[in-house]
Amino acid sequence: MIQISGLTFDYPGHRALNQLNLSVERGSVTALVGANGAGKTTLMRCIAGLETPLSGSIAVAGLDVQEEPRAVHRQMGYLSDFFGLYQDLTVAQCLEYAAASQGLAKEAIAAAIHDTAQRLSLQDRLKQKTSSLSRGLRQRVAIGQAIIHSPQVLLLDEPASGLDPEARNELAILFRQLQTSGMTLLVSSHILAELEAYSSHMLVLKDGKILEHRALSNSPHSSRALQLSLASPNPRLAEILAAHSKVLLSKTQDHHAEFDFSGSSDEQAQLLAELIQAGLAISSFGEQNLQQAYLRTIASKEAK
Ligand SMILES: Nc1ncnc2c1ncn2[C@@H]1O[C@H](COP(=O)(O)OP(=O)(O)OP(=O)(O)O)[C@@H](O)[C@H]1O
Repeated sequence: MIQISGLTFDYPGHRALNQLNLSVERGSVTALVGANGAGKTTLMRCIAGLETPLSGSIAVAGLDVQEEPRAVHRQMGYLSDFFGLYQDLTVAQCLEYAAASQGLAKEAIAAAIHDTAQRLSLQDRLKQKTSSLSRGLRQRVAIGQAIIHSPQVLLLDEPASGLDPEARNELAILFRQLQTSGMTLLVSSHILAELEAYSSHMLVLKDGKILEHRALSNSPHSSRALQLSLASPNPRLAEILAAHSKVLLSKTQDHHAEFDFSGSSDEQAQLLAELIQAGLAISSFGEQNLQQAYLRTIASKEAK
């Protein structure tokens, strides 16, 4: 859905993106992660056609972002990390304005406002001015503005920053619904536990380069990143695991191991049974969370 080739972007005196190549699958939800200054916002702004790269190309739904920005914008919603809402407009007026500026036909606008308000549970707020809304509700209005034209691709830069856990959870549910409806999402955040709730892929940026781009276990095609801890150390842990054909070890100590497992859930259960049978005193066994996977990537890989 998004194809990026050889993308390089410079701010005066600073290379923010360096020769990025990337392909984002249709219908995926990609968690865009990386330290402050890694280039996440710049990448989103380039995909949204808001910045002109030094070199390289970006295509969204088969359309070149530089050559056909307006056509791309019809397929895309973008929520910037610092968004503003018109304080004196009601929620309905904000959505109407967004619909009109996205070029929706006059007769389609009322239905678009109705559908979007329903999707975001804003039906009861339509007549309320945005200045009187809580931060969580304002965030939802901003997302509503970004999806009013039913885009195929949605870019969200730090959508959950400043939200309380309940509002974050509501956003996670919304993003899953948008994905189910066929939308492709690219979401940046520093809160990995939140991204984990709905992401199918993880894209790690470091110093303007891609450190890793891979499917997470939510994705049907992926291998799982598993970890295992022992109640008492066993020097044969690595050897026993490595003997299994679907295990790819990434880190082992006498009492702990992290590895990718390419088998099914049944095969994972079988692996656990075999390890117990081999005499390992297993105290925990399961999937690594996104934070652990991210930290592992940062620790183990040099930028490509
Ligand atoms: N307008 C600008 N002029 C010069 N340098 C900039 C400008 N905007 C960003 N940068 C630099 O480009 C790099 C990438 O910035 P970017 O905002 O894309 O990172 P980020 O990953 O989104 O960071 P954060 O997590 O803090 O939002 C940083 O080193 C930043 O200081």
